[in-house]
Amino acid sequence: MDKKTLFEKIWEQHVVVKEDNKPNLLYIDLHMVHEVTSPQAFEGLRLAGRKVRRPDLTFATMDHNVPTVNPFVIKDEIASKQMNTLQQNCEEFGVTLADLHSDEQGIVHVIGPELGLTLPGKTIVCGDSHTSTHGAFGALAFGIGTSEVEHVLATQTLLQSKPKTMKVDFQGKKPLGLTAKDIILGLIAEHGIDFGTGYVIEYTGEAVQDMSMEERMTVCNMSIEAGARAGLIAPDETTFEYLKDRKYAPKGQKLEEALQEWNQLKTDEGAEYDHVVTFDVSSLQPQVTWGTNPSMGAGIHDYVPDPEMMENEVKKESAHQALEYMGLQPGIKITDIEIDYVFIGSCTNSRLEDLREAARVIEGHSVHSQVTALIVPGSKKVKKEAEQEGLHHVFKKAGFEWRESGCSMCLSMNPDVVPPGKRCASTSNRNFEGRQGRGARTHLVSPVLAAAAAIKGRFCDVSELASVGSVK
Ligand SMILES: CC(C)[C@H](C(=O)O)[C@@H](O)C(=O)O
Ligand code: SF4
Repeated sequence: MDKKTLFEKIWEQHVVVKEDNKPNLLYIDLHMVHEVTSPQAFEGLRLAGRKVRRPDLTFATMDHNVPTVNPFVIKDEIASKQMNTLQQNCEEFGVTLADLHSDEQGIVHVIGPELGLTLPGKTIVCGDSHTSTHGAFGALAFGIGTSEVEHVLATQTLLQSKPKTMKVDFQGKKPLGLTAKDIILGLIAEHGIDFGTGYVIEYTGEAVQDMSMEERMTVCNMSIEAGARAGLIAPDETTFEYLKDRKYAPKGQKLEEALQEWNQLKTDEGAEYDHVVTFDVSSLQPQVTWGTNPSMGAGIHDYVPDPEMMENEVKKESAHQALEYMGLQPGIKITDIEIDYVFIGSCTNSRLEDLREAARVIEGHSVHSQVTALIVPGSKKVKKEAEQEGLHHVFKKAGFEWRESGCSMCLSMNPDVVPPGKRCASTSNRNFEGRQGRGARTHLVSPVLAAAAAIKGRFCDVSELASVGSVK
């Protein structure tokens, strides 16, 4: 029998039409929709007089534009138009929408998993690059453009060229206190922002098996920052346990049947990948980016590098430019970088577990007087659960702002913007020029380091804080 990778199994189960030297036509099991990339797609349907082919496989939410102080007061005209348009489109085309009144509203990549819409073996698309997040469940999930959103709305299928397969094997045991965010940032720092181009990455190794679903989502989320089409992790007991009792996940007899299928969703022993990368996590330090792409990163105990020491002219030039934009001198200690803002949120790190980790660091401390610090839960459900645990008291007492759910300061599409020249420790996934606001300087970190930075007013290892709850 043919040995297959996990990716190949899911792909082959979804091919509807296959012609030589042409993209395959794939069946799509779940289409997530948000307000930014859907208006023209629905408009296209309307103009063509078409319906949404499978409203029951389509689920919409509002996230990018949502103001997080009072979500109902939307001053920006474009934002307000996009949100109203989504509301009207969903009503007209019969698509379920988690709007601002719904308990299910939140960042599209946070709500899919928590509602049990994201399931192993599914093909999942969304007009959003971080759709790769859902790969943590062993689903083949990737971002699509607006014209493709229209195609999926109309046909529930998508034309796709078959990507190549890559295994990223994490070797060694994750050191105590190191987070999934550090692992994915460390991987990208070592291999660059395009080593995944043209591939679907499957993450394997003990470190991945030991991860919670939240941690796996953080890793898969940033696959796109390595250039990959998607990230995948084979489903296992951790996955099944997470999905138990989720609203849309199968239950009873259906679950039994699903489990039989899900248990097959792993790469066969001896199956070959087009490329294999190994990455040792056992001596990795907590990571901080110093530049303007996610690969420009260093360990917390390291220094901002000297561009002149870099191996080629292209790297030298881009590092010079990055340091200029970031207002940093080569050779300074990462722990000497002072910050003005802290943002704990985004589809990379805004789930309950991320907030618990942050709270553990923050408890008993106060936000530094020079720092503005925000905690933005990824969904209403995360917010509610965090409040049931009393985490909001810890945050507020320390001086953090406790906001409503949305994409918030991850990108400057709503009122949460970092002012020009200000420096932000952010748990999000992108740090290019202007990402958090014009002239804003972004340092990507884990929720643990972001929380510690909020307290010290500069980057620091948690061991520098006098008292911190016990680490995992
Ligand atoms: C607005 C949207 C198209 C975009 C994306 O696709 O990723 C956003 O979510 C982002 O993170 O930059
Ligand atoms: S949280 Fe950030 S990365 Fe995620 S979908 Fe929203 S804008 Fe994109």
